[in-house]
Amino acid sequence: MDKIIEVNQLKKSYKKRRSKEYIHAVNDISFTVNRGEILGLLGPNGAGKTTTIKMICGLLIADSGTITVNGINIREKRLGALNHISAVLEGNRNLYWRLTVKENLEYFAGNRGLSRKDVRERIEDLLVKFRLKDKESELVNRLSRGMQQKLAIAVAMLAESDVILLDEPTLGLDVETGYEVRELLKEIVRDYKRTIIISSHDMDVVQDLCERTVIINKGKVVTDDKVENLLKLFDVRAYTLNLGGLLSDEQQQLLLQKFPQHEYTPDTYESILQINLAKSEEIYDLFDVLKLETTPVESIDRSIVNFEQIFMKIVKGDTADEMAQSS
Ligand SMILES: Nc1ncnc2c1ncn2[C@@H]1O[C@H](COP(=O)(O)OP(=O)(O)OP(=O)(O)O)[C@@H](O)[C@H]1O
Repeated sequence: MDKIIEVNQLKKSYKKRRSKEYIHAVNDISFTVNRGEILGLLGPNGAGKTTTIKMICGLLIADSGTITVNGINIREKRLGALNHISAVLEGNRNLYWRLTVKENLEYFAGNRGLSRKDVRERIEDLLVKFRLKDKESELVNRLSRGMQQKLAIAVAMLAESDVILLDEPTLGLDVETGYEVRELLKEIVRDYKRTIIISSHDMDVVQDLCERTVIINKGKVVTDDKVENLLKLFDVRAYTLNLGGLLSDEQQQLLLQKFPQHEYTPDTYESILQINLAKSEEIYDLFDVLKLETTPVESIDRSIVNFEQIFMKIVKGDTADEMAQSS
């Protein structure tokens, strides 16, 4: 597989204010990104995501370790490496607020040394794609936060760099705009086939867009796997059954033997059974137990574990087994 980015044993510490101590924001992080891949960089607040992204796009210099972009070492050939990267950093919309939408696109295109003809076509294309055409003459400081974010991503797309870094692209957006930005990113991925690294707290972004995630916590990588594999690893089926009666002692004994991880809550005439099944076929074993006394099942709810729960568990260091017990 063609690796476009290689991050190797990266470290970065910040000195604490008025103290001799250091914060090890990034503490020996290594990962690679394949060409054309969408990688999610996840982690709780303060995990070291922004610091990592800033080092990859050359805004911060690592204390040690190496980053190569297209085989070029950032430390040795800074401009050569950074030419392949565009970044949209969280909070910094890299836009000129007193210029219009179109003027911003023209300005940044000129900055990248694009020819006038290329620029015109590309800008038109981006204005349409990002649904900003009817706002092209609007000053940036009059745009909503969501529009500004879309424009910032459009500006990053202008240069046609191989790699796009997006730090928290949906942070602070309302649900609707967050959804729109996510859909746009999906289109970009489909139509432009770029390599994208997204840092995000938004699990919908990750589940919708990313093929693989590197989860970091306290400056270290805790997992590096395909989203699909992580979902499979934690594929636990948690069911809640409302029963129209109470379970007999024999039924309770059998449940304990077959499903040690269950919770039975009897009430006067009815009861609730919460149970985790490792495989959906096990539901038949459960029905066999219930049939012993023809216990009526009034409802069954299945809660499917989502990526957010998986993320929390991984960050806390839990395993799939522990998750089965607690969900
Ligand atoms: N300029 C700085 N000076 C001192 N400490 C810093 C600086 N920037 C970040 N840190 C600290 O480094 C650690 C990692 O921060 P970083 O911003 O990389 O994390 P993050 O994963 O992006 O978190 P968030 O999601 O909150 O932005 C945190 O403890 C943070 O407080």
